[in-house]
Amino acid sequence: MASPVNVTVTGAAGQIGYALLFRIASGQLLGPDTPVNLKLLEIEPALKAAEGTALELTDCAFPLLHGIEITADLAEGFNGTNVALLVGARPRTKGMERADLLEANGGIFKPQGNAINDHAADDIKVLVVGNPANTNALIAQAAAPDVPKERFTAMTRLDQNRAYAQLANKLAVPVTAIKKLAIWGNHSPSMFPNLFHAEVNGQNAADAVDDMAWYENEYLPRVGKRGAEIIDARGASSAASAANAAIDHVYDWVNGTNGEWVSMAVPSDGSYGVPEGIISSFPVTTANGEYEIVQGLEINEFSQGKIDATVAELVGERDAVKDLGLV
Ligand SMILES: NC(=O)C1=CN([C@@H]2O[C@H](COP(=O)(O)OP(=O)(O)OC[C@H]3O[C@@H](n4cnc5c(N)ncnc54)[C@H](O)[C@@H]3O)[C@@H](O)[C@H]2O)C=CC1
Ligand SMILES: O=C([O-])CC(=O)C(=O)O
Repeated sequence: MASPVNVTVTGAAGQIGYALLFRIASGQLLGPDTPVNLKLLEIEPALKAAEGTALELTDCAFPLLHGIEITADLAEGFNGTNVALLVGARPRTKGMERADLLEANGGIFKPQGNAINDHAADDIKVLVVGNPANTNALIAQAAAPDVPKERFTAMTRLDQNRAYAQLANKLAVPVTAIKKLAIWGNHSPSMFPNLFHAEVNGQNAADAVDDMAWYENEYLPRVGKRGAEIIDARGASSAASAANAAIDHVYDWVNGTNGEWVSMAVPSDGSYGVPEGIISSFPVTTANGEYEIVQGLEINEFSQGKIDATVAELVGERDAVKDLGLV
């Protein structure tokens, strides 16, 4: 059996953490042959709750779980880390301006980026889940100059999974009938789920839907605002589905997609006119632990407008954190 992989989860005592840790320990993050050491990174006041979760993890007697560490110390939390799931973040509270939110998250993701830079393993892969995820990833990346930039990614897989489910429901097909349905841009209501390259049982998805009014006025807002719909219904934000998407993201990054497309927010290389360096969602394929942005797609006028809008939002966030000296 392979040697254990060190997986750090920040915000481990939160609700996504609770939905995520057991699945990682059972082998769903990296595969059934890869043992894991879990490193739970929390703030001091939440350490006791994280310890409680660790007791339960122990009680599952997972064969792949080789060790659990719990800490509030960044150097310890990222020491030798191969995969970091940055989940803990500062939520927006009432009366908080966007700049305040970005600054508060800068206070979390900058020191975490520094610690990843100084202590993580050479093959570190980072997934940022905590919102605003794309820009938090940019902050952490900027604070880790020795780590290759492409190792910092943010999560739009939940958006992709939502997009698959809503399209499958509309067309009364199983989700497995759908392929190449990717999210472009920011993890925010401005995101763009692109039906023009997607396929349903081999047919173009936009043609299969054949209803631009539904696409624009129902589908896009439904997928884009699904997070708010869940908060309204549950009284709490998506947790199990977010954890599920984090598992999907990392599993596919590590194990390869065999040519299938998945959505990842990754540093732009300038593809499709998305400014270089912005952490934006694209369709990607993965192989040998690396991803590649799908190239050569024709972007129609409708899609270009949507992509331009969500990318403009990301550029605005990047400029705001630049003004704060965070990137
Ligand atoms: N990208 C995506 O698709 C999604 C992102 N999210 C985001 O994920 C984040 C976490 O969500 P929940 O687990 O529901 O929140 P939660 O509030 O239940 O848990 C957050 C945890 O992070 C911890 N934390 C705060 N600052 C920390 C720090 N500096 N270091 C380590 N831990 C820290 C808190 O103590 C808390 O235990 C939120 O920002 C949420 O908006 C949620 C759903 C989907
Ligand atoms: O808004 C939130 O905190 C939750 C979120 O990102 C989502 O469910 O997509």
